[in-house]
Amino acid sequence: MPFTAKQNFEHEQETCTGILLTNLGTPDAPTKAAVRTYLKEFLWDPRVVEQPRWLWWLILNGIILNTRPARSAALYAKVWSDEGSPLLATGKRQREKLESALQEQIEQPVHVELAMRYGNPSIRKGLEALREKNCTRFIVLPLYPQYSATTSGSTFDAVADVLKSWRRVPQLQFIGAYHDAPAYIEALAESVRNHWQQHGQAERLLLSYHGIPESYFNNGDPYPCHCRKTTRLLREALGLDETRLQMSFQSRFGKEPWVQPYTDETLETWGREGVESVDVICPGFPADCLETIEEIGMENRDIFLEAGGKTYRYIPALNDSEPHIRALTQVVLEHL
Ligand SMILES: C=CC1=C(C)c2cc3[nH]c(cc4nc(cc5[nH]c(cc1n2)c(C)c5CCC(=O)O)C(CCC(=O)O)=C4C)c(C)c3C=C
Ligand SMILES: [Fe+2]
Ligand SMILES: [Fe+2]
Repeated sequence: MPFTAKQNFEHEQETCTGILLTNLGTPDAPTKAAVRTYLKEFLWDPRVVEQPRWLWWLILNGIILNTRPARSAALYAKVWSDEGSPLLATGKRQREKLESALQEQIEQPVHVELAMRYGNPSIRKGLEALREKNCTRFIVLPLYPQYSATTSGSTFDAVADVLKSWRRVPQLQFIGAYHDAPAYIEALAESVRNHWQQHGQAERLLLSYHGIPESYFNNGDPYPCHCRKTTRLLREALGLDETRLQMSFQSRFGKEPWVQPYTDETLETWGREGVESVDVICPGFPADCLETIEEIGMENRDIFLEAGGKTYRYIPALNDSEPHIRALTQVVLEHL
């Protein structure tokens, strides 16, 4: 146990602030078995798929987990590097840099742990590591700038699930969104400007966000509104109009309608309409991963070029860049 405070003693060990930096998660390996284990946990989360449990159990175990793992494993193999999954490798660097940057700003000791909502390293391990370091004040920072029940909300569930068995519940701050944080918008704008400087500016800039089912939005999930606000703020920062900078939603899953416009259809239409060059950025993904490297960097590139487009450039995620770490530091400091 971390605390050995005996009765009649008011004195406690020196305490510290613990930051739990979280992301979605990723399989342990780009293999069918590992992807199956990962998808089984992910897709059984009632925040992610809201269908009646019995019906979804049958579809998930009868169809999806028998077909999708092989297909997804092949895609993961395309993006896997010597360091493993890009999402996890970048997460480790983000953790280290954020801890150093925060330690420069705060006098009290501060620890940052990285955790994944699904798979490893788990949220339980991350919270326990902070407790072992005598942290009594916790800040949970899910790397989802735009709030959705499917992501930030689900991360909250996982944190609460662990803490409900603790005798001493820490002082807790949960950062549900930072879609309009000035430092985040500025980091995005700086990344776009640097990209233009190096490669030139395309006719259009597309901001592609991960989608959610349309029914979730109709039932009150603010996610698309957060995406729209990030888009407006970035448009203002870059001084572009509503034709030159547009937004869309990617990665739809299943048969029901998701929030629109869809990224693949938008790029296909642009290619057919004679737009020759596009830059694509994914502001909702703070680390490059399968959905950006493969889906946006490869699949959607082919869609645009096959529809008649000539130049397609993907602007990398903010990852562990200096402006991004500065932005995350700022977001945390505002919650201290
Ligand atoms: C089933 C429905 C899904 C919802 C709703 C959903 C929302 C959502 N996801 C992200 C971020 C990421 N998703 C990633 C992968 C991924 N997403 C889904 C499904 C839903 N996502 C699946 C099945 C997968 C796995 C890959 C596949 O089989 O296609 C990832 C990448 C992980 C990696 O390892 O690289 C991220 C990140 C957000 C932000 C979001 C809602 C706002
Ligand atoms: Fe997803
Ligand atoms: Fe995808």
